[in-house]
Amino acid sequence: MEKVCVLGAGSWGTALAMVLAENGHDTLVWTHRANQAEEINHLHTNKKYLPETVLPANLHATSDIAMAATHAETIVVAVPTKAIREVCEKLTAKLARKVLFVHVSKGIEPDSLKRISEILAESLPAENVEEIVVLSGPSHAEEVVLHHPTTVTAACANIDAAEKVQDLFMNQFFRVYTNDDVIGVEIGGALKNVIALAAGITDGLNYGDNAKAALITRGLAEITRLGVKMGGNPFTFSGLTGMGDLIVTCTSVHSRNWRAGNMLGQGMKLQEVLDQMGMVVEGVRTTKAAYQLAEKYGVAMPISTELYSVLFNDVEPKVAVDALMMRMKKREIDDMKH
Ligand SMILES: NC(=O)C1=CN([C@@H]2O[C@H](COP(=O)(O)OP(=O)(O)OC[C@H]3O[C@@H](n4cnc5c(N)ncnc54)[C@H](OP(=O)(O)O)[C@@H]3O)[C@@H](O)[C@H]2O)C=CC1
Ligand SMILES: O=C(CO)COP(=O)(O)O
Repeated sequence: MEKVCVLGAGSWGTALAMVLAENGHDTLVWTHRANQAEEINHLHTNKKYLPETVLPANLHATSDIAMAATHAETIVVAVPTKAIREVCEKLTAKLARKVLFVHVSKGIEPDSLKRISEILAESLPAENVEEIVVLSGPSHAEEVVLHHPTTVTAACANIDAAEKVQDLFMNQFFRVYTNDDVIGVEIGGALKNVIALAAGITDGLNYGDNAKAALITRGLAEITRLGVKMGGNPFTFSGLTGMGDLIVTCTSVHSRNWRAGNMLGQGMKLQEVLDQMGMVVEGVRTTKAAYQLAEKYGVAMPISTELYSVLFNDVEPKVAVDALMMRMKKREIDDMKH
């Protein structure tokens, strides 16, 4: 039994805390809202994010960052990408030991173009960081809490650290693989949200399954092109954190990115959609980062580029799809290389 703290009591932080608690670990989830900690501790629920779920009695919550920082040898960072720097700042003042950090967030920071492990490495005191492991894969929180079979990957260049995280989370419902390709895993997990927004848009336009398959396939091609250029292992992108997560996010009503895209495709404006979602839609900020990365690395990313025009330049979704369909003709496989 280990002591683990999960930062963030949203859908994913709560679901993973449940996995850890059910695995017998001494699990504390930190939330920045005291009333949410009270609900979890007294009612064993988190109605805002997982309304149907009864949480394990041995899952405890706190809104005290000092308690969160000192509770455990392992800290799981489960807040949206946008919040990571702020949460690290609060944490840093209270850290008192070396900690194994696991991040489960999926995004890339616009402008800095940093991956989450890079943000953590520069935001946390080196003397308090044993390792940073990424946990990612096709894993909707709503299905994890129902014990539906789920597979994810723990990634770290230090495979011993990845295996430690594998052992913390693995059980008969939650199967964890390891991978030493942090870049590939983080790029895949972040960029699949961009393609999922696009897939929601084509569904919102009632363009059907052929269009969805085209987006998933060509989306994986552009994610792989960029990911390999950034140093990822090409095989990672055909794995759980690439193709696997792309499929589960583009084809599921559980996906906030797909749902947001679906509303955009039906004609709603972005701000209206985000106001209505009530949960993070990581793909919006990541689309901006993807657009900037395509420019920086000189990599063709047509789906991300057209989605950027829809989200930030008021281009109509139908016009963006037409632009994708009418691009210069290409040889399929050669196009995968650059
Ligand atoms: N949901 C899922 O199925 C999965 C999600 N992920 C990833 O996990 C990450 C977290 O997403 P998820 O839990 O789904 O998001 P949710 O929107 O469900 O929850 C986000 C949580 O973060 C909290 N939060 C937001 N801003 C801050 C802040 N500045 N300081 C402290 N807490 C903050 C929210 O608090 P508040 O309620 O007050 O807003 C909320 O508790 C994302 O990167 C996502 O891509 C990965 C795999 C699966
Ligand atoms: O990452 C996820 C599933 O693997 C959750 O996707 P959404 O953020 O689109 O809900």
